[in-house]
Amino acid sequence: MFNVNCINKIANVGLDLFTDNYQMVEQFNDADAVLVRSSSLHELELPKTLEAIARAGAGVNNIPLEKCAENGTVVFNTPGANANGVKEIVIASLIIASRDIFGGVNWVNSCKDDPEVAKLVEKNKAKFAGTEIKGKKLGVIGLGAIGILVANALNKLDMEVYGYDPFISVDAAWNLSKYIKQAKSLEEIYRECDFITVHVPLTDSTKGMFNKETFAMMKDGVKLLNFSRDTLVIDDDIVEALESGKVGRYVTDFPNPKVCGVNGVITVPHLGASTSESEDNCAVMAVRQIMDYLENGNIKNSVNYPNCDMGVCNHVGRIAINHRNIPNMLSQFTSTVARENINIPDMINKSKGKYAYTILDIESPATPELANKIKQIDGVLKVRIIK
Ligand SMILES: NC(=O)c1ccc[n+]([C@@H]2O[C@H](COP(=O)([O-])OP(=O)(O)OC[C@H]3O[C@@H](n4cnc5c(N)ncnc54)[C@H](O)[C@@H]3O)[C@@H](O)[C@H]2O)c1
Ligand SMILES: O=C(O)CC[C@@H](O)C(=O)O
Repeated sequence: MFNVNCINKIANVGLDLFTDNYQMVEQFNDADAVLVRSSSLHELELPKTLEAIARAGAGVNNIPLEKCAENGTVVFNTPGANANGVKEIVIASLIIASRDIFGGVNWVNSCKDDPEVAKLVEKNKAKFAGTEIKGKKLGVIGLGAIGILVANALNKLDMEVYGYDPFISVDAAWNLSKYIKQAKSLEEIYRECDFITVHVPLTDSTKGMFNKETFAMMKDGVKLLNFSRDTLVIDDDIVEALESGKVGRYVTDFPNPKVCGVNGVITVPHLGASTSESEDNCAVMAVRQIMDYLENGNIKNSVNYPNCDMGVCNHVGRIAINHRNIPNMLSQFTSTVARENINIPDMINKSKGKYAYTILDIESPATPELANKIKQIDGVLKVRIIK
């Protein structure tokens, strides 16, 4: 029986996939696997028994990835599962950044008791007029699951789209419309674009990427959309840029006390992925990945361990080992098994950065004694008997 703890609300269509071999538990410390959305796990102690964390979403800055890897806890996310939800809110945001729709709606509501409201509207509507997005230049920074959908969709709405992503994957490049202009640098995006939308993960290198210096390089009145993460933007600098008119509008999915209520800021309560479709997609992908890991030892879409897939075990036993990516690990595993006079008919070993993962299929049932012997090898972080 596996114990699963949900830290945030996870869509039922995903939870319903768990079989009778799983039970939901209230306590994080009792869980073999944890499902989470945006709650921060950085301050939590990780129990050694915690096998997996699945982030039902894309961003993993709320999870201590290295601490988890050291604990032998595999962290998954759900790439692309909520990308369409974000794409659609970005399209809406470009339009609400171009016309004062919110200002107009709020003003009309304030006139609701006036019997002359229809006449008032015609007299005052010019105050809320704006521009169209057609023909304007849009810079898309980060061409992953979301950036690609955004770039292609806005190109179809007749925007001139520039894309920038020095690390673009081959798959992503195949999916990008040929009409998207490839920006060679961020400076090119800043210099050319009327609208900029950012779709990069929050990392040490992207934190604060929108600041005084970068705003200075942008066109006057540029409109910035941030559906990625709050601290990509330096709050004091965006407020100053809005006050000076350098930035015309800032639409952000991440309200905080510094930007809420500031003229020119449109704050959205982290709604990018809050559609039933995105929530369902993320939940299903997260649960399937956890089940495959717990039941078969397979890893798909992990952000701190390598992908590793041996399918369902057709041999008598299977052992899964989380370990450091250092020399001589594999030969120590195989010789430990050989000393027990057990054959290894199949195996896989993959690495990702400082960490590696090995699955050994063996011709005897895996025993706690054998697992303990492997655990003694220097560099081993966790050993699991799958079968
Ligand atoms: N608002 C929301 O509800 C919501 C929903 C989903 C994702 N997000 C955020 O959006 C981010 C992107 O999501 P995704 O699904 O597109 O992820 P993704 O991993 O598919 O794409 C990220 C892209 O950013 C690129 N990149 C990384 N560093 C870069 C840099 N310095 N300059 C340019 N490009 C860079 C990568 O190469 C990759 O192609 C997530 O990390 C998350 O923070 C927010
Ligand atoms: O779970 C959510 O609502 C937000 C998810 C989003 O920020 C993500 O990074 O995928």
